[in-house]
Amino acid sequence: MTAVPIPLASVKRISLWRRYLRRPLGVVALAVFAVVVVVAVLAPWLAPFDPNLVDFRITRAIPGGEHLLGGDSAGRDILSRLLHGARTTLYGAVITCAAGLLLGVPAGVAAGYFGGVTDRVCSWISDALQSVPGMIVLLVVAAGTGQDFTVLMVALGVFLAPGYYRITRARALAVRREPYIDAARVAGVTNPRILRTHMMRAVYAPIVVQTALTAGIAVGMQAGLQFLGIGSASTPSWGQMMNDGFQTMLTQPLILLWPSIALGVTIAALAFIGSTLADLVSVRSEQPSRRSRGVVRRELSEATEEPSGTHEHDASACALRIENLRVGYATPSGAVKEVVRGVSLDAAPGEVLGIVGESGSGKTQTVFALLDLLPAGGTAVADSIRVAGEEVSSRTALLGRSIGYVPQEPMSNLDPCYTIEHQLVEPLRHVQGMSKADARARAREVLVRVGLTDPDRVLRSYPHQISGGMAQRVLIAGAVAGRPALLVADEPTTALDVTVQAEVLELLRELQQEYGMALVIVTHNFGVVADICDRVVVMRDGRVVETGAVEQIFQRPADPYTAELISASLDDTEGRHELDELARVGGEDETR
Ligand SMILES: Nc1ncnc2c1ncn2[C@@H]1O[C@H](COP(=O)(O)OP(=O)(O)OP(=O)(O)O)[C@@H](O)[C@H]1O
Repeated sequence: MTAVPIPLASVKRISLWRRYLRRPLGVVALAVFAVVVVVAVLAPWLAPFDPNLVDFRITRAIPGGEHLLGGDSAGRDILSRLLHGARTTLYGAVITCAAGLLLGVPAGVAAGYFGGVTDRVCSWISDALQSVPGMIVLLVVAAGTGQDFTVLMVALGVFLAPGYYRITRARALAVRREPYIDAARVAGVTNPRILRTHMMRAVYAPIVVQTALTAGIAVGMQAGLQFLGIGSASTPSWGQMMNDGFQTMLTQPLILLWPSIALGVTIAALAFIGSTLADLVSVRSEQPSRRSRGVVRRELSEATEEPSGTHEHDASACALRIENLRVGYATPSGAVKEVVRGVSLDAAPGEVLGIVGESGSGKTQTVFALLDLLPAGGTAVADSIRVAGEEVSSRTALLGRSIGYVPQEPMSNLDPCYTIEHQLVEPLRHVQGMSKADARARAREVLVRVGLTDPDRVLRSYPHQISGGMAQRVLIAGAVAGRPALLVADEPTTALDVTVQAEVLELLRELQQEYGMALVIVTHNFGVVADICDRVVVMRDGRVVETGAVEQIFQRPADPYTAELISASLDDTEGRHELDELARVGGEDETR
């Protein structure tokens, strides 16, 4: 099989229904439940006898003849009562779920969206409902309403509403913080409309899952109540039948067996439907199966597309050498989406290699594969990856030793719960095996080296107490503290303001020269390439378009795409030297 790269646009969104049908367990559960529904609907026509017809000749009769499942202790046909019992069971489950939905979902959405008093009041009611012993209240309701089955099922729904409330509130809270909700409000969209459109849409999937699970709980609890004798004696139900069977369990176990099977199978079917739906709508985080990872790996390994990119240096002399790297993800349709398609590159010690390309060209996936940091579902294969001249199968063990990494978002890469000291010292102690005092001294030394003038205060600080620029310096300090042979920086200046960007780039260049490291810097900006890189790899659609020395790429780009990127990057913005020049000229003008 050949791994064919699938353009994003061609990766179809597959409906929930079609994805559901690919789950064998879910399909079996759904088929079983469908049978229960059909039986419930057609019970009056399917049942061979009136479920309440008493014929003493078949009292506790064994299965056979006209009475396929025999007779119960009151002389009624068990099969007919079982079929009509399905009707009662489903009716009760529908009423319960409807009551839970109508109470829990609007309250959950409103609490999550509006917060404040609404949230406090709704949460208080939900907590109160959960702390009340539901079964006792249901018995009281049954006594007070003359055992009206519908009222009882509504009351059960009220007790199950907190399940809906919690799940919708959590989802609404998460969605409420999304920028598109703020954007909608700023655009003048009214709250009711936001609730109806954005919020309801966001909570829809968890509600479907919750309904399947609630229906299972409702069926079980309903049977429990009927088993206790609650409900009209003239309405056949599985719980009632179980009660009857329980009395004669030792002499006629089959009377108990039939309703138990019906109940068990229905509850199991609902549980499996809920569980399958939960997987599909990612209410639970879905981990790629070993099988799908194996399929991706096989497809990537069998890809026939020629590798792209070149090597400049001798393999044993390289700080980094990647040969034919491929990264792929399994898509819901089962096809493999290849996002890095045969990338080859290298960097010598002391060299700065820029990986440049437009958004989505595969730059980050390339370095994530190198760092063993691919997100769940991502699989990488390569003919060879060498770090500091050595072939490596897993790079994780090299992180902090031979490989340092400077990420894109400084703030989100520092743990807000720990001081900077803890976050710098702990890796040095565990990775480099330093004593606490040595690790602290080294951390202090690198903080000074990266330009932080008050290292003791920085060490004592928590991430929120320092600026973004300082946080990036801290991360650079952490990355170089172990004196790695290779420093990988993924868009290290994107999250910083313009003045700090230039300083950080200069710092990286200085450190790279001082420690003799290879620096691989990912950027979409040719200005950054011009500033600090020696060589550049241009990527597009997961492949290397061209590789070359910076001067050569700038002066004679071999590929029109590179020329386009350069002009797009440099057209509207002044380079650092131009900015310096402008500032100098401006200063001179002012002096005059
Ligand atoms: N977790 C993922 N699952 C599936 N595809 C992914 C995943 N992460 C990234 N991709 C895809 O991989 C491709 C390359 O992404 P990558 O992040 O490497 O781009 P990039 O060149 O670094 O762009 P940017 O500068 O915008 O980050 C994109 O098409 C992206 O949609």
